Amino acid sequence: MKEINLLEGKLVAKEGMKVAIVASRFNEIIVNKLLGGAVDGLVRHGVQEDNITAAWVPGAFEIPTVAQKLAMSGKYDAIICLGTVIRGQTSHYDYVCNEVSKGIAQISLQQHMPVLFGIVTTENIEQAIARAGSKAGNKGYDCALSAIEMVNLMEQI
Ligand SMILES: Nc1c(NC[C@H](O)[C@H](O)[C@H](O)CO)[nH]c(=O)[nH]c1=O
Ligand SMILES: CC(=O)[C@@H](O)COP(=O)(O)O
Repeated sequence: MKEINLLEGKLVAKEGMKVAIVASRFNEIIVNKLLGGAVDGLVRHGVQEDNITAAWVPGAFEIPTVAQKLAMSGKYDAIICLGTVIRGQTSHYDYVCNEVSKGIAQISLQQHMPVLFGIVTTENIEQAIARAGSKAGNKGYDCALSAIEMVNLMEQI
């Protein structure tokens, strides 16, 4: 078959890659694990520790506000958003999850840069624990590798 032009990002960070992480304090016991996983993934794939910046916000709903300002600063190659939203007794969960996901996607499209969605949205805390470094992996680590891949890919376009 004719060789096609294939674009894909490698999983080794480009020289000097700068990453900002926005993490929400609500359910901090989980989000701390996501943050640790994200930093671990970035460093183990070549990002220098002093090129990683993290900002804490009160809850997931506040993540897009800070992520947008970080993206607009032009100082970072990628933004990683980390949070944990666990369903309660009311529809609050749905509003928070919907607005946070829409907000993060909007920033990525408007700023033409990778803004990773590392918000764990679960029915209960057991599901969140499983996705923050136990049997279902670590969503923060996953986002770190996706950030590196996306930065490398975007540079090829
Ligand atoms: N219930 C959760 C929240 N709620 C708080 C909102 O994110 C927001 O901080 C508040 O409504 C003020 O604007 N946040 C989470 O991150 N996770 C939750 O489970
Ligand atoms: C996701 C939330 O905001 C949730 O924890 C709030 O709980 P509740 O719906 O019981 O007020």
